[in-house]
Amino acid sequence: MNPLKQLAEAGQAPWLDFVQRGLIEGGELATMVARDGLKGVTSNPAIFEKAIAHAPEYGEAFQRFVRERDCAPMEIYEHLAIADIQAAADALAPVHRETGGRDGFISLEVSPYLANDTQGTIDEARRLWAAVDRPNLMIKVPATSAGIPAIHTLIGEGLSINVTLLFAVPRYEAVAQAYIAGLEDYAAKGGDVSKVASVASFFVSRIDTVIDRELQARIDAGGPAGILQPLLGQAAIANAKLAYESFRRIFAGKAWEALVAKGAQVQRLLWASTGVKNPDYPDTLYVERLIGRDTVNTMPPATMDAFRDHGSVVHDAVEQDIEGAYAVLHAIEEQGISLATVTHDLVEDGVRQFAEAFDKLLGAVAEKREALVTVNAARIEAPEDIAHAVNEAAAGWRADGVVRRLWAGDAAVWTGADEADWLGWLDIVGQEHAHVGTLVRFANAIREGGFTHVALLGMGGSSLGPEVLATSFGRQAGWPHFHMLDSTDPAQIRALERKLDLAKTMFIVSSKSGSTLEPNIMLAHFRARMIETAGEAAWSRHFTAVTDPGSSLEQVAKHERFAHLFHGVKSIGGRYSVLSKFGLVPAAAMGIDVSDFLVRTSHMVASCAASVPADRNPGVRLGLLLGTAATRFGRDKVTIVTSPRIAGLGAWLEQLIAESTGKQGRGLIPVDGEALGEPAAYGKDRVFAQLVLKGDEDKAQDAKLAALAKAGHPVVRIVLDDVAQIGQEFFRWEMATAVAGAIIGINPFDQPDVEASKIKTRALTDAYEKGAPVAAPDPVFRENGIAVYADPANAEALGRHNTLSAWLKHHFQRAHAGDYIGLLAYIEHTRAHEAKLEAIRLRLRDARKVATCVGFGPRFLHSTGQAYKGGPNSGVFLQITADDAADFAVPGHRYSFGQVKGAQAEGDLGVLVERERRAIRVHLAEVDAGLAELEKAIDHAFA
Ligand SMILES: O=P(O)(O)OC[C@H]1O[C@](O)(CO)[C@@H](O)[C@@H]1O
Ligand SMILES: O=C[C@H](O)[C@H](O)COP(=O)(O)O
Repeated sequence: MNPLKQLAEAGQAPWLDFVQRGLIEGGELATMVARDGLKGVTSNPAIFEKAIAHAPEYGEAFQRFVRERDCAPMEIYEHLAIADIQAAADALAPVHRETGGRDGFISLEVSPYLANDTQGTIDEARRLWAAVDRPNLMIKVPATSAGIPAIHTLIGEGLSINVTLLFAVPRYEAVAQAYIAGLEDYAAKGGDVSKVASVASFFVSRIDTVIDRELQARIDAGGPAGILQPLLGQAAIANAKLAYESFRRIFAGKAWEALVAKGAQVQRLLWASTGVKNPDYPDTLYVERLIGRDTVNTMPPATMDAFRDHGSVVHDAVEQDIEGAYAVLHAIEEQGISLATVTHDLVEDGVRQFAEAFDKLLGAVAEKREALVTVNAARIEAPEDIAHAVNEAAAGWRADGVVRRLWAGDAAVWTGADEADWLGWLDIVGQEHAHVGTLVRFANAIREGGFTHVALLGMGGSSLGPEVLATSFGRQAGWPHFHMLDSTDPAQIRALERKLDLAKTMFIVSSKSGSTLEPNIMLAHFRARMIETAGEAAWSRHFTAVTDPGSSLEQVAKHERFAHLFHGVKSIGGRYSVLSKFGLVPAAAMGIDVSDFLVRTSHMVASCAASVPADRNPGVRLGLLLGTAATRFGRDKVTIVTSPRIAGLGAWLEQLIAESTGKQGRGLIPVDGEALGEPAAYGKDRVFAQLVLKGDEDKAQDAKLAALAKAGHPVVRIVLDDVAQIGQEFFRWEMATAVAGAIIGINPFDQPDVEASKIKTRALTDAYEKGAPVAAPDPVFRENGIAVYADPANAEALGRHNTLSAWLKHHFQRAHAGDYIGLLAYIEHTRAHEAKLEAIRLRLRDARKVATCVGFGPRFLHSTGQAYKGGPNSGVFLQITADDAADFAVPGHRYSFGQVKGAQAEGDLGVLVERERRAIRVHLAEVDAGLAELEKAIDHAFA
């Protein structure tokens, strides 16, 4: 007779330590039940890794699932695994029935990532129990210190539990007691304890692997071979025998009999890890010697085949020679090998091994998923030392589960401050998609309302995202023109006004806080203009507000009866808000298909999910590169280059990167809009990031980047297949910035240094409001309508000079390798001015071989301004101000827009100086002539 079948008479149930879809679908499992008397099946993360990552039969189900509903690797794995577990449960259902619920179980293990988290394990076990929904399921819970109370609780709720990773007899005893206590709880609640089954999986072969290694080391070191040699291959079985002895003792006596009277079943010992690892040992070793009543042996297929072929059944083998077992363990201890230490380490090692198997499994699922979904490709080229450091960082993040911790909102990933309160951006895409109907209705209202123009008023994160969408998507046929205003420059406000047909314009006032100065005074201005156009009763029908709940702007919008009011999410900071209403409301108004945009973006969200290991996770990988390059290699200038159509991304990225990371004297300095040069133009402080829209490539740019990569600069190249996939970059870079922030060691969600200049600005605007004259400082030099201003410290550092050119030369000569130059221009933001400043910055870059940045004030104050003031003190700044040709008052105030802009420039420079930055101002009597003069002076300085 088949030896496997004979085990039943000896009181042992053979289970199979293996699951694979083909085994169930092909009918082999049913065959084993009939032929071998198979009574159950166990799985573990390593088994599922083998199955899902390597077996071909998952391909079709995998594809079908992902194509229908793309999601994160963890969900894909669970979908496949749960289907297998349910199918196995159904195949084993007859056994379950025939054995009166004692056998016929299939086991599914909780995530090994939760092994040290009691509540997490309880929640996960309940969730899996409900998801599988089969009476013959056992949830596997590891016997860690955190696992034992979870086992008690879960048994107390009537779940059937397979306790895994048991190595030590005392720990086993604690588990058995937890089972009994759990049953008592369940009975006290009126639960039917007869329906609760449990096994305690006591691991065998792994003990021998470790103890044999220790013994062999002693033999090799010349220890007493006569004592050591006979102990090889003895420890595991001896240890298991003592566990069985405990089992017999615990499941006897009054307390237990009381539960038996209520129908309780014993928690059987299940011999696990019974495939021999040492090929010199008989392949049936861990079966034959452990046969006993009320036991289970879960065997891997090869062990089961071997036992079927040549196994022999010795009844009660496990109870034989108990004294010998004690003697073996005693002798091992005598050799200085502590069983307590070995078994303790094995639990930790077991958790680590299963977590690694799970990582591998999820990595493999992630890889297969990537082949099925459309995610923008990214390639990182980095010199070997940087690549190696990034790989090391990724390995560290994987081992410490940092991606999971990030998603779970563990503030310790960063500085342990309030970071957890600012993670709403992680799951906003799914949430917005679930309510996309609101946006669709809004879009229809805009179109049907006959609006030909939409003008957004907002600063920083409230406006840069919408601007990227508008410039990248372009005007949608049949939809309004989109405009964005983020300036207090009177000329710029007037320029916008000239483009609008006010009677057909919808303004979107966008401010999370609702209290930002600029959108409020822009609103005041356009409110007045709209009253002139539409009248007191109807002006507010031309206004939409996007703001966080409870803000002052919300009150205004409600009080004035704005046409629409949308709420942002408080746990999302401005620069992370583009995928919330702050980006989506303007997108809808522009006629962008918001639903499609969100679905496409969701693929990147899934690619960056908690379950995607760091090295495969596109956002994390990029963040590890940026953070590591900056902190370990001094490459903190993130130089952004784009293909023309998506050039707007640069300004959005600038804010995200600079405002998030630039603080406490650390951080990344984004460099946007600086045309690429030859390798000789650069120092060793750069990382280049190129974002290219397919079909929009710039061959010259590609060639230059290839040369830079060859010259040893790290280069990231990201390709968007379609402009509608730009949302993927929003998410990738948000994740990357958060990760880089963790590496840099700052809180990427605050902006502590922005407030400082606001305070100084407010002091000045308050003075104007009171009608108090603000004394203008004296310049240190004047020439051809240009005045140079420097505070005493900067003036002293520069000395006295007779020409503008000399002043500028001495100022910029203060920029050395690793520094950057910032041109901070409080002038109208036009193409022409951009071009002029671009020419100047390139001149400076090539002369000083440093990175250069250009910001238009006050726009950059809500963006890069944070890093300029709070980041590394490596900036050399030239503030550029100018007389306003035409200025006008802010309605309801005594100050004008020009005065506000002036106060902002003053406040900004004041803080830069306070922070001991190398910063001076040039004031131009007239902008265009002044810029030309400035260019000439710089040309001359560095001729
Ligand atoms: O949306 P709000 O509250 O008007 O803020 C605008 C911008 O100002 C900042 O708070 C910096 O001043 C940015 O972080 C933000 O994007
Ligand atoms: O429940 C089963 C265990 O996970 C399995 O037997 C472990 O076996 P191994 O030690 O061969 O990995």
